[in-house]
Amino acid sequence: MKIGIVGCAGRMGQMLVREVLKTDGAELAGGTEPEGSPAIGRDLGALVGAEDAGVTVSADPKALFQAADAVIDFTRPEPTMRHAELAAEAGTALIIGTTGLSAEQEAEIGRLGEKTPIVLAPNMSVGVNLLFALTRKVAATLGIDYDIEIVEMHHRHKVDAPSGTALGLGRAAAAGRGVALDEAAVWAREGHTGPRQAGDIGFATLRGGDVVGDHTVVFAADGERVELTHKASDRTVFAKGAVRAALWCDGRAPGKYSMFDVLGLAVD
Ligand SMILES: NC(=O)C1=CN([C@@H]2O[C@H](COP(=O)(O)OP(=O)(O)OC[C@H]3O[C@@H](n4cnc5c(N)ncnc54)[C@H](OP(=O)(O)O)[C@@H]3O)[C@@H](O)[C@H]2O)C=CC1
Ligand SMILES: O=C(O)C1=N[C@H](C(=O)O)C[C@H](O)C1
Repeated sequence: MKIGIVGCAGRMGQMLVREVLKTDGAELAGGTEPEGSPAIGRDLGALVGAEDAGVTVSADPKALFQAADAVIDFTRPEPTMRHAELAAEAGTALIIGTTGLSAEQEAEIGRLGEKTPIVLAPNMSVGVNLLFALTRKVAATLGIDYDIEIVEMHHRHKVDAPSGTALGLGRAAAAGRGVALDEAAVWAREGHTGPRQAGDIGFATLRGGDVVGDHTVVFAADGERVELTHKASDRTVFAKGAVRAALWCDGRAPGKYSMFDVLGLAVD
C-alpha cells in the first residue's frame, strides 16, 4: 500500500515516515510540508536520518493524494480540512491524528467520509484507546458520587488545550454517565469558583519540557479515589497506530471511522 505523509517534517511526521519505511506491506508515496519549508526537495529517508527513500518532500498535497492509496495527517486543523477535501476528491483513504478540530470541522469530516474512508482519532495508541473504554465503564459503574477530574500533561510545544485525548476521555466519562460532555465540563478553574458541583467533569492542563503525553482520569469520592493513568514515553506508539489504520483502510468502504473500529474494540 502506498502511504503519503503530510506534515512529514513535524515531530509526528518524522516518526510516521520512519514507521512506513519499516512496515511490511507499506511503501512511502511521498510527503508534504508548507510552501517555503526548508524540507522541500529533500529525500524523505534522509530527512529522518535513514537511507534515501527515492521520494522527496513537496508542497503539492493534491499530487500526493493522487499518487497515494492512503495519506496520514498529523498537522493543524486548517490544513487537515484541506487534506480531507483532497482525499474525498481523489478517493484516497485519510488517517487524521490532528487535534484541536472544532465540532463543525469534525462534522464536515463526517460528510467527506461519505466519499472515502477517513479514520479520525485524537490518540492512535492501543493503550489510550483501552483507557477510553475503561473510563466509560468505570464512570458508569461508580456513578455520580465519584467526582471526575481529567489531568493531562504535554511538552512545551503543544498548541491546543485540553489535549484531544483529554477531550476523548471526557466524552467517554460523560457517555458512561449518560450525559453530554458540554453540559458537564469545567474546562479550567481560577479565583473564587465556589464549591464543586455534583456531576462536573473537570479538566486541568499542564505544559512543559519534552513530555510526550500523560493522561489521568481521577474518580474521587469520600474515603477513596480511583485513578486511571496512561503515560506515553515514545511517539512511536502513535505512529504504529496510524500506519496500522492506513493498512486497515485497504479495500474499506467509505465512512468516518475511529481507532475503536481499527482495533476491533467494542463500545458497550
Ligand atoms: N492522534 C494522535 O495519536 C496524536 C496526535 N497528535 C497531534 O498531531 C498534530 C501534530 O503534532 P506534532 O507533530 O507534535 O506537531 P508539529 O508542529 O511538530 O508538526 C506539524 C507539521 O505539520 C506541518 N504543516 C503545517 N501546515 C501544513 C500544511 N499546510 N501542509 C503540510 N504540512 C503542514 C508543520 O510545518 P511547519 O512547522 O513548517 O508549520 C509541521 O511540520 C497535533 O494536532 C497533535 O496534537 C500528536 C501526537 C499523537
Ligand atoms: O500534541 C501532542 O504531542 C499529542 N497530542 C494528542 C492529543 O492532543 O491528545 C495525543 C498525544 O497525547 C500527543
